[in-house]
Amino acid sequence: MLSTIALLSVRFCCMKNSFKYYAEKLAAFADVSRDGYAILTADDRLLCANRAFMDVFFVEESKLIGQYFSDIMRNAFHTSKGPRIDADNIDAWLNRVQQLRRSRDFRLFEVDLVDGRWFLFSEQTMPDGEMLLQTKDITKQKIMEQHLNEHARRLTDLALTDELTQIANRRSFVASVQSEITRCSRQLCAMAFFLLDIDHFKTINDTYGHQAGDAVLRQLAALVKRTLREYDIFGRIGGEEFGVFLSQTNRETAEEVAERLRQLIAHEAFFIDGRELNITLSIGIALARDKTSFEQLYADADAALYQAKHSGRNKVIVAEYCIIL
Ligand SMILES: Nc1nc2c(ncn2[C@@H]2O[C@H](COP(=O)(O)OP(=O)(O)OP(=O)(O)O)[C@@H](O)[C@H]2O)c(=O)[nH]1
Repeated sequence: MLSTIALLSVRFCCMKNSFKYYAEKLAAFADVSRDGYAILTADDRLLCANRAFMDVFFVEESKLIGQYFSDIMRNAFHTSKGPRIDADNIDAWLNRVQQLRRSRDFRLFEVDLVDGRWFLFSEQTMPDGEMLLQTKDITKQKIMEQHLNEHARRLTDLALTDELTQIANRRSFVASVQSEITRCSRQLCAMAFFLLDIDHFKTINDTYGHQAGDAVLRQLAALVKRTLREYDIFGRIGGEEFGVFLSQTNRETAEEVAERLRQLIAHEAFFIDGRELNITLSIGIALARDKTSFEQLYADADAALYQAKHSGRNKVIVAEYCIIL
């Protein structure tokens, strides 16, 4: 028991006596550390900083120590060195930032530099107002994160795009139309839905081969896409069938647009192996003014398309019940 007490008191003595030693060790490590450390006084002047911290601001120690935080940031803004400050007016930017700083005891945020590097900053404010700033280079992680985001975006695009025609596939077309139907139904605005189907497409495949059929599908999709307005929804529903959804479109305009599409394709030159093909479209139109669904519009447009096919093809037909709209 006695010996344990003696041992503890010896260790305590050692720690007390070597406090200076440890402080010096810490200072030496901080000096060579790749992480940045700095202390700001309660009135926001830089008290001390290690090399890694100064490297973030591209400023020599003699020029940085004693400066106010706001002047350090102004210097970064005017010299375009150090942290990237995306602002036209540095004072307005500083106002915004100052509201965040010291708003909590501890804050963590990411900062990108003009030279492309990224840093994770932390701010620890002490009760007396002094602040410890730490920085860690996270450029590698950020680059990896950007790659992953890009990869995820490409995967999403792939999942939503029809590989052959590069327009919306059935899944993304239906999803876009459904959300637009919801919006239109709420605002009681007129909507039009077209089903476009290439006439005698099987004959094209049988006569010229599947690849020729693919080329026709690609050319036709590109043409229709170019003709529609940017906010119209266009997609490949499957095979040689395409869908178009127009919001805020009454019957007269819907017929005009569909007729324009029909004529465009009928007059377009489709060349396969140097031979010009005549391609035509049959179009069924469904219209709605209040609550409806994709399934309802599709069924109505399909019925109209059936009529267009059975009354000679290369035609635009409006679904019967829609005539009064
Ligand atoms: N080349 C190609 N052909 C496809 C694709 N998807 C479906 N088809 C073909 O499209 C043809 C559709 O034929 P049908 O449904 O009989 O219609 P159609 O010959 O166009 O006749 P109508 O629609 O009555 O005018 C079939 O031969 C399918 O094999 C595709 O991605 N590429």
